[in-house]
This record gives sequence, C-alpha cells and structure tokens, in this order.
Amino acid sequence: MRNKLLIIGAGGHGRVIADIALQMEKWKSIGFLDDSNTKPYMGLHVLGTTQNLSEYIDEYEIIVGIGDNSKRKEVNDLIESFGAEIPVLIHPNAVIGSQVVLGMGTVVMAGVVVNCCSVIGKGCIINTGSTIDHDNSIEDFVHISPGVHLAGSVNVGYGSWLGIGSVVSNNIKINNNCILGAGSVVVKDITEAGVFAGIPAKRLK
Ligand SMILES: CC(=O)SCCNC(=O)CCNC(=O)[C@H](O)C(C)(C)COP(=O)(O)OP(=O)(O)OC[C@H]1O[C@@H](n2cnc3c(N)ncnc32)[C@H](O)[C@@H]1OP(=O)(O)O
Repeated sequence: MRNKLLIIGAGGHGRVIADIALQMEKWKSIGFLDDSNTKPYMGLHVLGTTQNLSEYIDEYEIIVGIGDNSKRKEVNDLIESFGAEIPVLIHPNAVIGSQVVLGMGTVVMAGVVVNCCSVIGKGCIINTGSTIDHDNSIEDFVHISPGVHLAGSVNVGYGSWLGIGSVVSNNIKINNNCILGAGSVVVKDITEAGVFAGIPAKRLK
C-alpha cells in the first residue's frame, strides 16, 4: 500500500471521494488531477492535469473520481494500462456485510449498506445512503445513485446507471448499459440496453 492518493477529477464526485479519503485516514497525502479546475478543495491541491498522470504512477494510489460511467471506464482503463495501484474507498459510516467482494476502484459512500455475499465489480459508485441487499451481483462501472434500494439477488449489468431513489425488486436482472430514471421501480427484468423510468419502470428511449 502506498501512503499517497491521487484522485482524477476534482468535480463534485471527485470531491466526495476526497472527503471519504480524508475520513479513512489511510493516506498521508491526497491530491487531484483535473483538466479544468486548479483551485484547492478541503485543503487538497490540484497537482496537474491528466497529461501529468505518468509522473504519479509509482508513488501514488490512484482512483478515478469521474461520475460518468463511460468516462470513468476510459480513464480507469488508462491507469490500469500504466500499472497503477487502484484502491477501494469505503466511507467509515458504510456497513459492508460478510463475504462481500468490492472490485478495485469502487467507491462506497456514507450510509450505504451492502449485505452479505454481494459482489460488486470494479470502478463502481455505490452512492450515499443506497442499500444493496444479499447476493447481489453488480458488474463493472455501474453507478448506484443516492437512495437506491436493491432487494436480494439483483443483477445489475455492466455500465448501467440507476438514478436517485430508484428501487429494484428481488431476483431482477438489469441489462448492461441501462439508465434507470430517478424514483423508478423495477419489478420485471430489463433485458435490453436503454433508458427506463416510472412505476413500474418502462422504456423511455
Ligand atoms: C450525487 C448525484 O447527484 S448522483 C446523480 C443523481 N441523478 C439522477 O439520478 C438523475 C437521473 N436521471 C433521470 O431521471 C432523467 O430524467 C432520465 C435520464 C431518466 C431521462 O433524462 P432525459 O433523457 O433528459 O429525458 P427528458 O428529461 O427529456 O424526459 C423525457 C420524458 O421522460 C419523463 N421522465 C424523465 N425522467 C423521468 C423519471 N425519472 N420518471 C418518470 N418520467 C421521467 C419526462 O417527464 C419526459 O416526459 P414527457 O415527454 O411526457 O415530457
């Protein structure tokens, strides 16, 4: 483990990650790379742009603080190809059950509960106050927004984004690359990529 952390992206999501990192008290130095922001946040400095990435690979653990799933994957693929050490960040006020697996680069925000035997892939965002019940399978680069509730044995496919406050019933499968609108309720499998919303959730686009 390295004692320095670099967060790529100093936007809203990157700053929440920085806040978690500070509370974890694991790194003696934390900084950002950002292509447009230069001002410090929470006393943490923007050390450069993504052009400077290679300078930090050997000394820092690196996490991607970009909310958009496809951009986060793109940058995560880049840092992986450079051989970066990529941590998992878990807010001290999250509850993680037994036999839960969290992939590298995944971030778990405050107030989250992940129940036993759930498997969460790499580069995921498990956002504030969401709950993921037992035996879920969340694939890589998924964003579970604040206040989402997933019942038992839910499967969320690669790259999907579940909007704020959405609810998914037990044993449901959601396809890769789906967007689920804010406040939706899913009671049947979603078997193709697309945008879905409403109660019960139906295809929007
Ligand atoms: C910490 C954070 O901030 S994490 C981020 C949290 N943010 C979210 O979760 C946002 C989730 N996004 C949404 O819910 C969006 O509305 C989306 C992605 C579902 C759709 O967005 P867009 O593609 O821009 O659709 P648009 O706003 O044009 O709406 C299209 C139609 O769908 C309806 N619609 C949009 N969202 C929803 C929804 N969540 N539930 C029901 N209907 C909806 C609109 O009312 C509109 O209906 P109309 O044609 O009858 O007027």
